[in-house]
Amino acid sequence: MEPKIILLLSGKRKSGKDYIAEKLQNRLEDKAEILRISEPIKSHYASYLNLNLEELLSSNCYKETYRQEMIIWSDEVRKKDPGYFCNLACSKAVGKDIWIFSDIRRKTDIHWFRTNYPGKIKTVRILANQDVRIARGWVYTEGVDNVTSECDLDDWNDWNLQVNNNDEASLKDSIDKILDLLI
Ligand SMILES: Nc1ncnc2c1ncn2[C@@H]1O[C@H](COP(=O)(O)OP(=O)(O)OP(=O)(O)O)[C@@H](O)[C@H]1O
Repeated sequence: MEPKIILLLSGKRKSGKDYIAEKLQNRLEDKAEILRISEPIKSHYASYLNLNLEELLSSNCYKETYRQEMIIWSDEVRKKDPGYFCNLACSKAVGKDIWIFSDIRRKTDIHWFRTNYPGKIKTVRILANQDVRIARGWVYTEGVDNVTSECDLDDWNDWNLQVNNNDEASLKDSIDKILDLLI
């Protein structure tokens, strides 16, 4: 079934995209479902490498080796078809009214959603201070933090909303503002 609204969440690593997506889903109950573009990327990359997904994600080398290689591989796939992973991720939906994508990382992703679901897209950029992100476990990593997948939307200025997620108070305010956007 077609969704009524698709919420696209973006933000730097450890800004709290997944955390906020879960809080929103708790508030929206069975009206919403969380989807991730990274899911088909990981599962396809695992099959490309002949690994099962669990092996890929539990591998000790995953962070150091696979993650960077997966970014390069997925960029090659995107060059041929910019909507490839967006399309696959949408096909995983079970049919709730609101789809929450918690990992939007590229302008091409936003364009794809706007083209394929006109009038249904709301975009939100989640902001968190660097010291807060570090406290949540963020460590600057060459090949991850300085490449397109992490930086492409830094200069995007067409958000429906930009919200802060630094502490309890800003989180609460942000959740309320996002819910208002969905009504
Ligand atoms: N407002 C908050 N209060 C307490 N903990 C938080 C808050 N926001 C995020 N966190 C915690 O910070 C960590 C990072 O959050 P999360 O995984 O949601 O970030 P992310 O933006 O999805 O990161 P990545 O891009 O690396 O996947 C998690 O352990 C999460 O529980």
